Amino acid sequence: MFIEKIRYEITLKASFLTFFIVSLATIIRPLMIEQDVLFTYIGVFNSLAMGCVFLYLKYTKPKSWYPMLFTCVGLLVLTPITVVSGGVNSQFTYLIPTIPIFIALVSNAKYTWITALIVIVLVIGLYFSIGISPDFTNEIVPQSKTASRALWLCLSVSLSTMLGVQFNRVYGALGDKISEQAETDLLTGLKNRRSVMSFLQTAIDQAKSKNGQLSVMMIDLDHFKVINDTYGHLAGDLCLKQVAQLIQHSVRDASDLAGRFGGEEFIVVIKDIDAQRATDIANIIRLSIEQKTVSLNDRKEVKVTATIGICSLNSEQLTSIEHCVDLADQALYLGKKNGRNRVEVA
Ligand SMILES: Nc1nc2c(ncn2[C@@H]2O[C@H](COP(=O)(O)OP(=O)(O)OP(=O)(O)O)[C@@H](O)[C@H]2O)c(=O)[nH]1
Repeated sequence: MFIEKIRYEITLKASFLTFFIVSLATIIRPLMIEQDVLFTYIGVFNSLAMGCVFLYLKYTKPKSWYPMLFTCVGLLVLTPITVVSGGVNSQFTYLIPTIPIFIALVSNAKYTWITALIVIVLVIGLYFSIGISPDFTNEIVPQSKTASRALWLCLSVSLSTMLGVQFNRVYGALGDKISEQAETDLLTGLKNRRSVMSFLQTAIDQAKSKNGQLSVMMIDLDHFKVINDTYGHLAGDLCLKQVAQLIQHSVRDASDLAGRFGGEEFIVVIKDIDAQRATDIANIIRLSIEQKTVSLNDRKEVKVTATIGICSLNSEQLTSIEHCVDLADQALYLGKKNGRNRVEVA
């Protein structure tokens, strides 16, 4: 998600810069050198094409195929002007090796290799089309020099592709790490509140569309302040970590989610179960916490208990995440009021 946003921003900026540079070159180049009017027509066409790409990307925000769209238009913009200005001998070929590296920046390794292949086929095509295609620069270049330029062009494209793919690998891994850290609670390693809320929203949408059920548990440690005050905050942290592990082990990895809601409060979202089954699972969690002995570094041992509030709703009762959390919270409050170390259902 995060990395997609960065890729979108890069593509948007690149399309605007290309539009700006191509337009500028179309205006300034005829003032510097005498050239066929066809170059100006192609320049105007290219500017319009890049302007349209920029507006399209800006206003529709397409998701995954925009790098390919950009490549196609990039090639569409470069190819005609390269063909009519001497093929592989054209000065526009200097831009060709930048295409795979750009695709590596905004996309993945697969798209980069595909793009590199297209670009190399294009370079070979440009080499063999010399003599057939129109050359409005009227420069005469010996055959051996043309072949050497085509070879160096293919090598530069390969180099830029390999560097791009390598960069993409490192950049992708970094992006994954940042995304994971942004979703994880640092102390317990469980999902953080923001991540659980987004999971809950998706689970509500799924339950509504499939006519399913959903249970939310709020788990709050009892008299946790006393543990902190008696044994210190580090001991409190150790308790939180160990309780988090117990909670994590009690949920199904693939479909459910346990997270830290904040402080000494945890939240569990369980799909497709009714109130009775949710109560059974909550009691298993509550008993495992009660039976756990947390060993502190100085050989002291701490016992801790938890109160759990549950809300179990069907597709018609599911309205919003706030409503689910609020109901589970009310049940939790009731549990605290009724003596703690117990499970209550809203
Ligand atoms: N060690 C540690 N303590 C925390 C953390 N977050 C919150 N707390 C402590 O959790 C305690 C919560 O206290 P209270 O809200 O009064 O609740 P309680 O003492 O558990 O009492 P009840 O919930 O009513 O059973 C406070 O002492 C907080 O400082 C944390 O990350 N680490």
